[in-house]
Amino acid sequence: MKQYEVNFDGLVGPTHNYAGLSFGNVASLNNANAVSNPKEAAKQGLLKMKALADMGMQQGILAPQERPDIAMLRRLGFTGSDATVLENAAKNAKQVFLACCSASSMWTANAATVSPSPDTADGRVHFTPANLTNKFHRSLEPRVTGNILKATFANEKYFAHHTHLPDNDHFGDEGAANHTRLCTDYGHAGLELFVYGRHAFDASKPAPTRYPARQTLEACQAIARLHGLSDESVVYMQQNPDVIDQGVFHNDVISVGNQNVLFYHEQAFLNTQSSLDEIRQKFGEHPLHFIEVKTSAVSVEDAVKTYLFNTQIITLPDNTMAIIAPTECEENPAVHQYLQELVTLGTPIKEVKYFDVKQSMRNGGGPACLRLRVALTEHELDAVNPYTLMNDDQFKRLNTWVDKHYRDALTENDLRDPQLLMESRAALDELTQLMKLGSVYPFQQD
Ligand SMILES: N=C(N)NCCC[C@H](NC(=O)CCC(=O)O)C(=O)O
Repeated sequence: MKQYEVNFDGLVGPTHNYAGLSFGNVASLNNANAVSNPKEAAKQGLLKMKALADMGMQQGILAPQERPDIAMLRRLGFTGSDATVLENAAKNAKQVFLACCSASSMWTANAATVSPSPDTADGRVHFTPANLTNKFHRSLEPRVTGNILKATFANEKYFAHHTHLPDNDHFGDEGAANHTRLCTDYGHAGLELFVYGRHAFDASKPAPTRYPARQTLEACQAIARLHGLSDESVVYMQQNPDVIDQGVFHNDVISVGNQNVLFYHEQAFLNTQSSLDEIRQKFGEHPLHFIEVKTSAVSVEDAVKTYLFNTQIITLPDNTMAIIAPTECEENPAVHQYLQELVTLGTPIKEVKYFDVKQSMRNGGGPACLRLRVALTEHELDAVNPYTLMNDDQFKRLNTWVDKHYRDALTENDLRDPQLLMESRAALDELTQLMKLGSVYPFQQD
């Protein structure tokens, strides 16, 4: 049976903006209050999706969420018409208001953790939406993420959907950004690597001191239990607290894996050698490539600036691997030189393709942040909602939809405009029809 890794990219929402909401994420803080361009952001994302589909990859699309989140503002005590809620929140609780406006659901690497069917006890693909508790603006996402995942993977025979972990910092979970799966082939049982930033119930263990560790060991362990993963198919690794303190807020900013390749910075992990030994032992006798990048070749600072490790490593139909990198990697001499050398090192990675995703990069989201990987067999792929898969027709439809509904400049002040709320709801309502999602948004359920 054929098997695929399908990248489900987040479609950028109509209110994409820069609000400096993510302490510990350097790009987010540096670009606070910059003018965003939602139309360009959505189109950059669609072009990346279409390019991967054109390479012969299976490519999926996950719908964005509704923002401003009026339901949350009401829950926080703002009353009156939607326009009054917006006006009062923007005037009297600006930071809360901005958090409720973030289009951060575009980074679907944080949407959920996914375990493919060969790894799980009941042979189904398991999904747990991330609770994203560490940042208020991201903690608004899991319920609607669950609705969108259920509408995309809507077949209980093949797909199991869990509720997100308890909304508490002890179980802080950032989804697939801290999870990588190694395997010989997508359809064979794999080894799931969970990378955590701290121990929630043991303060004596190492932890960062400057920036927050968003993911806990206990959250990783809960997900492995929920998904029915055996101890032999899981490795828990601690992220190096020093790199979190240098702006590596998710593990996918410092390491990425695909099939039998693990590509990581020398400083990525805390107990690197023992973790790699455990991986080697659990992976078995098959060839495995650990590609370690030394600090002398690329500093952590350059890795964070260029997102060298937030690249997607994909296996092309001819079975070679390519790296999908942001153009920032091409523009940085040390990183560009490293990537030129990498494809000559005799690893499965044979080419690098650069994409302009600058609208997303300015908020700290590279190519890999924009996608959720779902390994599927042929039958499972047939059970996916077909309107969530990228092809020429869907590409055209979605571009036309973006042209019709999106603005090309958005400032903080625009976010309080009731007209923007109406435009966004009209756009999303139409999108749920284009993608045959049903009523996934609170405004459609009232
Ligand atoms: N590494 C991965 N997988 N994802 C990147 C997520 C970026 C996101 N930025 C933001 O939420 C910034 C929003 C703002 O500042 O307006 C975050 O920090 O959670």
